[in-house]
Parts: sequence; C-alpha cells; structure tokens
Amino acid sequence: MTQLTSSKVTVLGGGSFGTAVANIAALNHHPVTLWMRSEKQADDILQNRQNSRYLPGYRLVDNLTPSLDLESAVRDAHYVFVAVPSKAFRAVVEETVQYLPANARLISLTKGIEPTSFKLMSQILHDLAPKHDVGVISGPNLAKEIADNQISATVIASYSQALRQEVQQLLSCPSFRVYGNPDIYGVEMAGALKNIYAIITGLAVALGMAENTRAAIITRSLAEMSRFAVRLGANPMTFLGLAGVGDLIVTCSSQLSRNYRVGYYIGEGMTLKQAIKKIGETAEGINTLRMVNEKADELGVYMPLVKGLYAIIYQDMPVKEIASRLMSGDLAEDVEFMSVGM
Ligand SMILES: NC(=O)c1ccc[n+]([C@@H]2O[C@H](COP(=O)([O-])OP(=O)(O)OC[C@H]3O[C@@H](n4cnc5c(N)ncnc54)[C@H](O)[C@@H]3O)[C@@H](O)[C@H]2O)c1
Ligand SMILES: O=P(O)(O)OC[C@H](O)CO
Repeated sequence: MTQLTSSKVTVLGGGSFGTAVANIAALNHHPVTLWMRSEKQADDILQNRQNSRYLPGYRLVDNLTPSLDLESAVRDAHYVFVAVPSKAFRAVVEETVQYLPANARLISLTKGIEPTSFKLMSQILHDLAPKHDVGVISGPNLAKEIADNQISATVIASYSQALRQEVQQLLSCPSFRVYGNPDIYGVEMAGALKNIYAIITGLAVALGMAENTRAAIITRSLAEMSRFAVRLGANPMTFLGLAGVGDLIVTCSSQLSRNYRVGYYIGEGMTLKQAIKKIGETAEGINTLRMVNEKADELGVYMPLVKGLYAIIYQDMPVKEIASRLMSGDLAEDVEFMSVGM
C-alpha cells in the first residue's frame, strides 16, 4: 500500500459520530474541517477544544477546525465523510455536491435507510454524485469509546479498492483499525438493521431477561437480518464480520447505544415519544423498523423479531403477548438455517 500524504478531510455533521471520526483523522495529522449547523457548538470547539453537547469531556485535537460554511468546508476536500441522520442525508448531500472537487471521495458514516425509496446512503451518494467514488464505514463503533481512544475496529466498504486502501490509511491509528470489504450493500445494510435488534434487546433487558435469552435474541437476530439482506443481494459472509455480528453484539450490549436505550426505556414503561425525547440524539432503528417491516412483507421474508417489535411499538401490543407468540409459533418455520444464505 502506498503511503497517504496529508489530505484535506471534511466531515459533515457535528454530532457524536461525526466529531469522533473527525478527531481520528486529525490525530493522524490530516487537516480536518467539521461542518455543523450550530454556531454555539462551533464556538465551543474553537474555544474549549470540546463538543460539549455530544462528546462532553473529550479533547479535540487542534487541527480539527469547525465550520458553519458548507462551501468553504467542501471546496478543497479530498475526502468528504457524511455523518448526519439518514432523514437529513439526501438534503445535505444535495447541497454539498455543487461545491465538491472533481476528485473528492464521498464516504457515508450513517446507518439508516431512506424512507419511501428504501435506498441506502451509498445509493443516495451514487444518485447525487455519480462520477465520484463512494464508500461506507460501518462496524462496532460507539462514538464515546472511539473518542476515549478505546481499541476499536471498523469496516470501509467500497467497490473501489483504491478508496478502501486510502480510507484504511487515513483513519487507522493505534486505537482504531480499519478493515476493507467490497460488499458495500451488505456492510451498509448490516449497520442499518442491527439498530432494530438493539431496541429489542434493550427492551428485553428492562424486563429482566436472563443471559440465555440475550444469547438467543442476538443469534436469531443475526439469522434474521442476514436472511433479509442476502435476499436483497448482500454477501452472507459480511454478517460474520465486524459490520455484521460485531456491530450487533456491541449495540445489543451497551447502554451507550441510543437504540438499545430506546428499547430499555420502553421496557420501563415510557412511550416511544418519551423515550426518543429522553435520548435527545439520533436513534435510527425506529424508522428502520417501519421500513424493514414493510419490505419484509413485500418480499415475503420471514422476520418474526421485526414483526414482534413492530407490533409492540406501532400497534400497542403487550410485550408479554408478543414474547409468548414468538415462543409458540409454528416450529416448522424455525429451522436454524433456512437456505445457503441463511
Ligand atoms: N454515535 C455513534 O456511536 C455512531 C456510530 C456509528 C454510526 N453512527 C451513525 O451516524 C449517524 C449520525 O449519528 P450521530 O451519532 O452523529 O448522531 P447525533 O444525533 O449525535 O448527531 C447528529 C448530527 O447531525 C446534525 N444534523 C441533523 N440534521 C441535519 C441537517 N439537516 N443538516 C446538517 N446537520 C444536521 C445534528 O445537528 C447533529 O449534529 C447515524 O446514522 C448513526 O446511526 C453513529
Ligand atoms: O447509539 P446507536 O444505537 O446509534 O449505535 C451506535 C453505533 O452504531 C454502534 O456501532
């Protein structure tokens, strides 16, 4: 691999993950611009070297510069990472492309699916910037742990081998290891789907589940999400990697996951609205659940866990009734591996 020289990196979105990834690139001595909407947050970074709203207590390196001006943030960038919630993704990229240098690489950090179109973020990037190389980062990456320099690993997925290798070099450091994978669809789908199962696990923990139960939920979640994604064209092997089982494990185990916490608060008796308000940050799984539930019906893919959570959240079904339905369904359906692709 040829050594990457100092490259101008821009991250769009000053939330927890955008800030954490921007800081890693800056730690690797690249000049980094973090574009955000909030003047207050930008001032906070300039004056206190901290994003107190999203990553309180973590020092941001000096070569990370906040910016409120999209044009100047993007104009000379070699790499543009997009870290805004999926519902804002298309609008932000639409505005960005007019300023994009011809050779800039575009990489999504977002784990979600576009409502109505069912497009993944890389597909939106392709739509809006068809001449640019596109990639996606996904893996077990809790932003606060990355900011705390805890050892973490992730996946850069792209059809472009050059882009994969460049991003590996751009972000790899002693506490962060980046692996390449050409299966962009599988990596991205895994990152979106695991949020649904984190909500289920959080809910089950709040209701006092035992460790056997957690293991059963995580394992059946992996089978269910792989079955769905493989039906849509993903490589089943991706689900045995960091972006698949890796991310599923961390998101279904940690109170730092916002999706897990949504489930936990609902399990404690909050309404969905109250849970979302209490978290105050992006929890993509809520919308992903609606879209995947609909798509599973359309494709005829068997997804009992998605169906169960949908019934609890959107149809007000009692959790106990859903749990007993899951445990007493037709055993003929419950074959561990349904086909070569699970
Ligand atoms: N936080 C994590 O641990 C983590 C890890 C991996 C991936 N992700 C993914 O990254 C994406 C972003 O998550 P996050 O954790 O940074 O969310 P967040 O809630 O911490 O921050 C979202 C940021 O996006 C900004 N934003 C929202 N709408 C915008 C718009 N229209 N224009 C400009 N900025 C806008 C908000 O102001 C905020 O700064 C999500 O899809 C999430 O699943 C998060
Ligand atoms: O906080 P969550 O639930 O969005 O999860 C964060 C990351 O996706 C974990 O990899």
